[in-house]
Amino acid sequence: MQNVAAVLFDLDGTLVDSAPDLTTAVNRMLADRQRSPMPEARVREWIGNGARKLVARALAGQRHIASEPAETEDALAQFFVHYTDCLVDKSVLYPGVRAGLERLKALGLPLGVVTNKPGRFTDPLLKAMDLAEFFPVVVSGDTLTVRKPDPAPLLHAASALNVPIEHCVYVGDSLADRGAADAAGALLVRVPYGYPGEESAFAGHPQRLTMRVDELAEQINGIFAA
Ligand SMILES: O=C(O)COP(=O)(O)O
Ligand SMILES: [Mg+2]
Repeated sequence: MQNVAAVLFDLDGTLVDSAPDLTTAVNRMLADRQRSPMPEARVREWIGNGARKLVARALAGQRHIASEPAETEDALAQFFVHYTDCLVDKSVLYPGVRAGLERLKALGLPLGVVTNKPGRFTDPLLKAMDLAEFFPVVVSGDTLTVRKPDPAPLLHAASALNVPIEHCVYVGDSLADRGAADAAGALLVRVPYGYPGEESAFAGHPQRLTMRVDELAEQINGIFAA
């Protein structure tokens, strides 16, 4: 039986419920552009593929877009200004996150974050949530030239931690996480909350489901055997 060598985490929708602040920033950007605000429930469906995709989807008013609206670049600059202002107004850790990370750390497991969020937000958010100390490796949406579901960010994190990717557990909430874990060869553990993007995102996938990060910490030693 193989042992877990490291645990990698998605950020938005897995460790931090950031949707309320992302919604505020999206709606301030839309207001700048004389457009109507979007309800948080809609914005939740658009999170998971990075800030640029979020902004493009908000401009289009839908998740599936064939091509990016022409104004995306300008709107993204406005979104960056607003999200910087409201980054940690309402964002909170999901229940069990801190206790779970503490337990995993106590087991001696190296931990990392692999997120599609741009680095200019990832680092201050982790600091503000008092999580930075847990993660010697953080790969953001703009650390490399590609993002999840491309496997490269997960492979990069595993290599930075000096562990084989097949011995890594990746904990995530979305379709992009599923794609990245499968393509990289990491074991996907899914949380049932967060922003899956589409309800069918995990249909038919043999992922492990953990209700909370502190439960995962209890199960981690047997996870490859389960
Ligand atoms: O920026 C996003 O779209 C979401 O980031 P995540 O990869 O941490 O879920
Ligand atoms: Mg996520």
